Amino acid sequence: MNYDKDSRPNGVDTITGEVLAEAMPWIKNITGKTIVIKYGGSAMVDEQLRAEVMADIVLLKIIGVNPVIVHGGGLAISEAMKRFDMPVKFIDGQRVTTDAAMKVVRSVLAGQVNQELVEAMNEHGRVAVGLSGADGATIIAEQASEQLGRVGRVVRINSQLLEDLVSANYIPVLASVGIGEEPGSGFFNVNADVVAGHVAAAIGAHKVFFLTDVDGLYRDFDDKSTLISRISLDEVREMVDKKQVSTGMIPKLRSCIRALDAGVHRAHILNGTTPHALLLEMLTDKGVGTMIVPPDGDAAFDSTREGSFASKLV
Ligand SMILES: Nc1ncnc2c1ncn2[C@@H]1O[C@H](COP(=O)(O)OP(=O)(O)O)[C@@H](O)[C@H]1O
Ligand SMILES: CC(=O)N[C@@H](CCC(=O)OP(=O)(O)O)C(=O)O
Repeated sequence: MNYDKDSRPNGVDTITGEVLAEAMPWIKNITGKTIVIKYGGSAMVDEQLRAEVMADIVLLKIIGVNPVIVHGGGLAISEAMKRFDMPVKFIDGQRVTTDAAMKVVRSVLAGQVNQELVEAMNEHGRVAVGLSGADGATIIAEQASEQLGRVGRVVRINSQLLEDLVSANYIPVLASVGIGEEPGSGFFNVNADVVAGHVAAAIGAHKVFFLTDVDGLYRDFDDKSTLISRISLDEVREMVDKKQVSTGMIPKLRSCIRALDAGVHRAHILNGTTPHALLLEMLTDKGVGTMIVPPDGDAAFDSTREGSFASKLV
């Protein structure tokens, strides 16, 4: 065929080809590894976008990555509580959760959001299995404070069920509902960022990704030119200690610190409302979000965000 390089068929451009080619060393690096993806309620803006994120996760599974999903659904919980005329109140980013509100949290997170994510993934094959922290006693929690009611702090993650599902080639989808250690101690509402950090640490994940509604971590949230592409763990600790971040970014960064301290190689914060952000963050040299790097991060990754590292992997 007489093929003109500058007018490719079907409008597919050279850039698409370059991006696909650039993905090769990253795919090579991540295949066979387990990663944790935390999908926040604020990123679940509409059904179409959510379906695209789930499709991207299935794509990762197809290329040999083992994703474990931890999800929130804070906005959906607030909407449901309002429908039941329940007061919606947060203290330091944690929802005040009465016994009655806990029933709503369970039905929204484990019943509604969880099953919608599972359904969206299973359109592409029977890969996803939904569970809450009560299943297999995966998330053991205890009351965080009297004031917050049924809000739980993580005592321990029993990771066996998650690991068994990964071994059997499923994608576990975990709702952030915890269960008390003692029989009959009931359910706890646990912040999903906190669960993701604990799960990544417990299963020895290679990387952890937080999909939220901002492009990443800003040095100064009011100045959108200060988006950070790459940052050291020590700097992140300093930002948290000096209270340079607020609201939902605090539990996210604390969870990144917990995961990296436990040996996870990288933590990433990215915009789950940007189409295919997860693929771009994972499989391109520059990425699109914020990557947090531990001090003794392995050298094979160290040219990321400064150019291609293909040559280091072949
Ligand atoms: N320095 C910062 N950089 C980025 N986001 C920040 C920063 N400080 C505070 N935030 C807030 O953190 C929010 C993300 O957390 P949250 O609303 O809990 O999302 P999710 O539902 O994804 O967990 C952002 O929408 C933003 O308002
Ligand atoms: C204790 C606490 O606040 N729990 C959260 C759990 C859901 C969550 O974390 O959802 P996002 O990831 O969307 O924020 C809540 O009730 O909203």
